[in-house]
Amino acid sequence: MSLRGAAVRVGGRTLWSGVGLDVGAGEFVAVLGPNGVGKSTLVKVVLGVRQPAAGEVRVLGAAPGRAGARVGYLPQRRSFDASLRMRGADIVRLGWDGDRWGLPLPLPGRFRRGAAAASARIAEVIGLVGAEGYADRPIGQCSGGEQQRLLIAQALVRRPRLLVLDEPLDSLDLPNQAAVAALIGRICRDEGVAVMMVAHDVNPILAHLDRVVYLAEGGAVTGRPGDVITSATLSRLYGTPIEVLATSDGRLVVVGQPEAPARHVDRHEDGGRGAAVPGPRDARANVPADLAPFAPAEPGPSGPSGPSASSASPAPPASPVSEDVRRD
Ligand SMILES: Nc1ncnc2c1ncn2[C@@H]1O[C@H](COP(=O)(O)OP(=O)(O)OP(=O)(O)O)[C@@H](O)[C@H]1O
Repeated sequence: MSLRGAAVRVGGRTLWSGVGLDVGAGEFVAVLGPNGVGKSTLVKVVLGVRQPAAGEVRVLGAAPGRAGARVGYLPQRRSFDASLRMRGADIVRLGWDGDRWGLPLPLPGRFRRGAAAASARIAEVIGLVGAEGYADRPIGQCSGGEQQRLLIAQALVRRPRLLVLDEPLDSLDLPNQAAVAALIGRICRDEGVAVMMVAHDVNPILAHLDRVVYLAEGGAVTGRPGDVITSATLSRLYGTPIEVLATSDGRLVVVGQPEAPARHVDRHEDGGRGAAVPGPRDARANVPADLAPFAPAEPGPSGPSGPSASSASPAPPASPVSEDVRRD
């Protein structure tokens, strides 16, 4: 994947510009920055659902949106309703054939072989993410970390060469963040999959990263984490004094990073509506309309609090302490 001088405009304003980035096979890149800066919009540009206002974007040798199943996508987190009866393995299967409609028919010979290949691949990715122990359990009864592993398996099932993950660690506890980060790092290295991950906290993935893209209103900095996440670089990017502190256990704490711009409105709102639990055929009902083609497995809202409560909340008041610090 490559971006050259890319810029994006939303609602008449430029979110970011001058973004240059290369992600090769087996490389792991994080997209960082405060709420509302345009991280998910960068994902949309890479998926081809939003056009850049300037610059060039290429994904797997073609314009964004042309790579089909060679791009795996995990949307921003939505948990499953506890009463949802679909098994974890069924959720993974939606990544294989969730975009097809109609009742399954009795299959003649050569199609049966295709079905056997699908089942074998589904079992393989379930093994890859270590979900064998709970893949037959209803997804609503799996823990947040287990659900996330199954969703990663779903995104991997069609053997993508690029995996795009929007805050996959959000709302997981620290041990699960570390475990899922390690899993993604392993998939990236062992399977040679390029990974672009949006993250609020770089620490769980720091050890696995090749590069980071730090977005700010108007601009961006790309480079190795040690070069970008520094007081000097981030202060320059945000035009305000920012301090990056390293704790004794190797974590980075960013102090003074600007918070959400006041005009940030949540664009995931559309995805959170609807009280009924749709069946597999309605799996995309709760995904923002513009990302629906990439997200076959969203079989239900998350209950009373709705999907991704943090992103649905109003922006917190400006604070001198970064998201990373407050979460801990
Ligand atoms: N379709 C749209 N129309 C108008 N504004 C939009 C649209 N989509 C996104 N925005 C705005 O663009 C900005 C960037 O949104 P985006 O979701 O990319 O930010 P983000 O960095 O991913 O935020 P968060 O960390 O909260 O998930 C926000 O201010 C958002 O309200």
